[in-house]
Amino acid sequence: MALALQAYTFLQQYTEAWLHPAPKKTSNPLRLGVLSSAQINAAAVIHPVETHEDVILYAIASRDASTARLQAKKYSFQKSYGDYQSLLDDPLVDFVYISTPNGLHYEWAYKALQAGKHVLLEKPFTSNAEEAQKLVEFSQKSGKILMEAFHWQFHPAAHHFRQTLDSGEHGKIIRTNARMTASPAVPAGDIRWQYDLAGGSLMDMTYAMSFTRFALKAHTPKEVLSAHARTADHDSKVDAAMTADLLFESGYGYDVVSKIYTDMARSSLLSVIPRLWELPSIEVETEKSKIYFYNAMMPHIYHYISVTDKATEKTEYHKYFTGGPQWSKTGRATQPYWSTYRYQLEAFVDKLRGREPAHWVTGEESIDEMKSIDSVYVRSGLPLRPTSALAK
Ligand SMILES: NC(=O)C1=CN([C@@H]2O[C@H](COP(=O)(O)OP(=O)(O)OC[C@H]3O[C@@H](n4cnc5c(N)ncnc54)[C@H](OP(=O)(O)O)[C@@H]3O)[C@@H](O)[C@H]2O)C=CC1
Ligand SMILES: O=C1OC[C@@H](O)[C@H](O)[C@H]1O
Repeated sequence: MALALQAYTFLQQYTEAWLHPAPKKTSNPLRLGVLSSAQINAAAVIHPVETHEDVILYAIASRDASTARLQAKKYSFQKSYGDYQSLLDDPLVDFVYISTPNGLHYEWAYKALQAGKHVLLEKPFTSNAEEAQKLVEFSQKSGKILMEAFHWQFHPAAHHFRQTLDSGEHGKIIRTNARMTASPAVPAGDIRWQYDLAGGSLMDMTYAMSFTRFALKAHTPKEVLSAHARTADHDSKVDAAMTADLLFESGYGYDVVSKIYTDMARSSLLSVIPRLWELPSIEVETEKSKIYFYNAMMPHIYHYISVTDKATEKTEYHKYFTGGPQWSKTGRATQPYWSTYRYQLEAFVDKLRGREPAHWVTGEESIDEMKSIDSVYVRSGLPLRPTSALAK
């Protein structure tokens, strides 16, 4: 389903960009360089840039020059490069978006920072916490901006979800339950199935961990109470699925037990019906309520935040597409057709331009996320994803 959502978001972005014509660009817009011809590029940055007045699609690089040329033609990039380093060596590139397989995030983010570029780096940030720590340290030394592209956190619905939990109206949080599954399964041969490229369900579906840590304002688990991997048939180091129970010290000052479930090959219902309704979501049970954020990953396509009163069993449903507690502080006009990725780009550009962004994923956040993932792998008995030679 996650793959279907991705296809849908591409379509949604394409349609919205068409319905909402591109604004006139500023006199000196930021020049974006894209590393790789990944399928996510169009939704994650290309269409968002089309509706942002202060960024242009400047260059795209692929390991294959003809692929890069075709992509440049298709999306109207000014330049194409047949290898990643040549794009990084172009002095006109202001910032890069990196969408290589996970296992290459460290290498190319490091090289981009070294070349003096700001970096928007796909999730999961790196292959493991050791790489995350080193990359953040290097970005600080370089003086360049580096951020993990945890797009969902930039959407107004995420901010309302946080506000609901922060309000105190629902009492203390008792437990959380977050999940992300793919049914039909992620296709065989996909980068997500490859250990050497830092694949695995927990890595790819790191959203489940992110939803949980965001809801709890938590750093890393105090303890991984249990973790069970269902390993891939072709490689026992790859988790097709992961189930874990984690004990977190929440940012609210008390401990909470959280369940996480990720699955790249979720069984069909009655072995026939793909579970298309299982969108990435989190439920938070508090003393008084059950709060459910359905499709927290891509709320721009469809979502709701339901609040069920445990005493009366009455449920209220909420949906949010614009503004919200964080964007309203910027005084910025937000648009109902903006995707999570478009919101993310808005914040990233604000940061590059020296303005206070509505939201930010800090380096410490990304390190904590990778530490949390590592701790689940360790408890499950699976090895950590391999560290890049450049990080050793
Ligand atoms: N934020 C989001 O919503 C999403 C984020 N992602 C993240 O984006 C990244 C890319 O995912 P996805 O778009 O599915 O990836 P794809 O498999 O579509 O693309 C990955 C690209 O990486 C490049 N690449 C470089 N080295 C290799 C290699 N050894 N093997 C394969 N590809 C290589 C290729 O580009 P080329 O040949 O042109 O060099 C390839 O097109 C991942 O980190 C993933 O977690 C993915 C989907 C959604
Ligand atoms: O980040 C992602 O979001 C969408 C999913 O389809 C995908 O597996 C994942 O990489």
